Amino acid sequence: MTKPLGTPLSPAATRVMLLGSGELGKEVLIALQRLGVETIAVDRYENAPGQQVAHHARTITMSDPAQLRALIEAERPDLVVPEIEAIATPVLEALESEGLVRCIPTARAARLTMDREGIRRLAAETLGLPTSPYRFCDSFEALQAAIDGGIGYPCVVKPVMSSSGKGQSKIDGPADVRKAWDYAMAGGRVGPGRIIVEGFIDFDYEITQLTVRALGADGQVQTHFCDPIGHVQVSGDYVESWQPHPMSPVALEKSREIARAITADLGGQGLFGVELFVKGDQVWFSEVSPRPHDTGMVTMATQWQNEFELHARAILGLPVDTSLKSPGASAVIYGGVDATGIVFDGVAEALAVPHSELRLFGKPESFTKRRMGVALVHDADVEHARAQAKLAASRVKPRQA
Ligand SMILES: Nc1ncnc2c1ncn2[C@@H]1O[C@H](COP(=O)(O)OP(=O)(O)OP(=O)(O)O)[C@@H](O)[C@H]1O
Ligand SMILES: NCC(=O)N[C@@H]1O[C@H](COP(=O)([O-])[O-])[C@@H](O)[C@H]1O
Ligand SMILES: [Mg+2]
Repeated sequence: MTKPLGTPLSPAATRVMLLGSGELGKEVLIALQRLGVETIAVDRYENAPGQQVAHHARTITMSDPAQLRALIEAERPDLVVPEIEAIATPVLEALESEGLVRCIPTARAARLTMDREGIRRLAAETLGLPTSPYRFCDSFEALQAAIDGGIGYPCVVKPVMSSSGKGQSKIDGPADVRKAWDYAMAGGRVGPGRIIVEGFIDFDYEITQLTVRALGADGQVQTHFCDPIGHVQVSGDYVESWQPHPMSPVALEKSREIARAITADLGGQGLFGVELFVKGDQVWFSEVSPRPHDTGMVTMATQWQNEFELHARAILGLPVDTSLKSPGASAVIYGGVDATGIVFDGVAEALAVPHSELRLFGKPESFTKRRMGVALVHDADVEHARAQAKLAASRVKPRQA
C-alpha cells in the first residue's frame, strides 16, 4: 500500500473487503482490525463467522457477476481479498484492469485457483511441476475412458470447482466409477459438469508449505517460508494438522522450489498454502490456495505471527516474520448434528487439556460434517501435541440447543 494506514470509519481509513468470511476470513479480519483497517465481510449467508467481527457485513451471491460488480463499485475498497474459490473472478480481473481495485494476491491468481483445471494446467503444463497424472472429463463415459486409457486404478475424482473434499471420492475398481461420478455431480460448488480424475499418489505423508510473498525493505517482493505443516485428511477434508513436520533436506528443498515457482507465477503479495505429497525424496504438487489454508490454523498456536497475521501484513506491504514459536497441533471439531443455533458442551473439559486453546467459529447452522471449531495445542513434542489436540477436540460436544 502506498497510502498510510488510517483510522477506521474515517475518510482516511484503509478499507479491505473479504470475499468469503468463514473461519479463515474471520481471523484475517481480526488481524486487519488490529492494524486499524476498516473491514467489510462478504459472504453468501447472513452472520457468517467473519461478518460477526467486521465493521460492515454484506450478503450477496459472490458467483453472480452483476452482484459482485455492484458491491465493489459501491464500496470501493482499497483491497479485495478472496477467501473462497466460488467467486465471479472475471469481474475481479475486469475491475483490476480498469484500475478500480487491487485484488489479493492478483485477480488472475484468484481465477486460476478457483478451478482445478486452471491451476493444474499452469503447474503441470506451463511450469512443468511434478503432479499426479490427470484428465478433465465432462461425462461418465469420458471418465471411464480416461481411467481405461491410462489413469488406471486407484484414482481420485473431484469436481473442478469444489473444496474441503466436497464431491471428492477414491475409485478402487470399475465398480466404484458410477458412484464417484454421481457423487462429484452432487458436490460441485457451481453448477454441474466437469471433473478432474487423478491417478492416486501413494505418498508417505502430505504437507502444506505456507509461503509468503511480502515486500522487503528495498520495496521488492521477497518469498518467505514457514516450517512445513503435516496433516491428515479424511474424505478429502482436513481433520488434524501439526507443525513442524520432519522432512529430509532434499524433500524440503524440492517442496520449497515448487512453492517458490507456483507462487512466483501467481504473483502479487500475500500468503499461499502450497499442498504437496511426499514419498521419500520425491515431491508432487497437489494444489495451492492463494490465501490462508485450513491446515494452517495450527499456526495460531505455533508461530509468532500466525498465517492470518502474515497474510494481513503481506497484503498491506508490511514486514513479516515466519519463525516458529513452538511445535503444536490442531484438531477439527465437526458439527455432528444438522441444526441451527447449536450449543457446545464440554468446553471447560477441553480447555483443561494443558496448553490448549479453542476456536468456535460461530457458524449459524451446523451440519454433521461441517467444520464448526478447532482445538489448538502447543507442546515441546509434536506427537504429544497431536494427541492432546485430538483429546481437546473430542471433549467438545456440539448438540442441538
Ligand atoms: N491424486 C491424489 N492421490 C492421493 N491422495 C489424494 C489425491 N488427490 C487428493 N488426495 C487426498 O485428498 C485430499 C484433498 O484433495 P484436494 O486438496 O485436491 O481437495 P480440496 O477439496 O481442494 O481440499 P481443500 O479445499 O481442503 O484443500 C488431499 O489432501 C489428499 O489427502
Ligand atoms: N478448505 C477451504 C476452507 O477450509 N475454507 C474455509 O471454510 C469456509 C467455508 O466453510 P463452510 O463450507 O462450512 O461454509 C470458508 O469461508 C473458509 O473460511
Ligand atoms: Mg486441498
